[in-house]
Amino acid sequence: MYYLKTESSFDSAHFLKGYNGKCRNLHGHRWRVVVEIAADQLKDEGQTRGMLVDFSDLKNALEDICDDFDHSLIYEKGSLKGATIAALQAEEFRMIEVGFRPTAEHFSKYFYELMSEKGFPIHRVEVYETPNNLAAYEE
Ligand SMILES: Nc1nc2c(c(=O)[nH]1)N=C([C@H](O)[C@H](O)COP(=O)(O)OP(=O)(O)OP(=O)(O)O)CN2
Ligand SMILES: [Zn+2]
Repeated sequence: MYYLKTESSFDSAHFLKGYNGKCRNLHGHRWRVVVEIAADQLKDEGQTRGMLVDFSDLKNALEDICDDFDHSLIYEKGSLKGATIAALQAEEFRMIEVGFRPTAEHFSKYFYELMSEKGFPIHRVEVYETPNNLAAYEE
């Protein structure tokens, strides 16, 4: 089996609705996303001959996803009052609503699915919320 890894990161704010601790407050992280792909065959022709996937293609695809989140406020659907959302939008803050509680675990599965949809043979995705804390998703 061959394995390739790449990583990217984004800086965003979030909070955990219903969390009994400091993470219930709005705060930020540099989210680090590490993607690993796997396959037992390499490309056998063209400019990617001898490669599993061109590193550039893998890196660019992950960066596109991370760039979408960069410098945004990520919030779970239903976790903010409509008036709060409206006020933040009126300030033209970048807001991204997600359909899951924005934990490292949920993000690892979310990125796994997005990268798989882009056609990469994803093996594992790790999401670091801090340098010491990561969640991973594999199938
Ligand atoms: N299993 C998970 N636990 C927690 C998650 C998560 O995504 N998955 N997320 C949080 C919060 O987002 C929080 O920001 C994490 O903060 P904390 O654990 O306190 O990490 P720090 O390294 O910043 O801790 P310090 O004590 O401030 O050094 C909570 N748990
Ligand atoms: Zn957090």
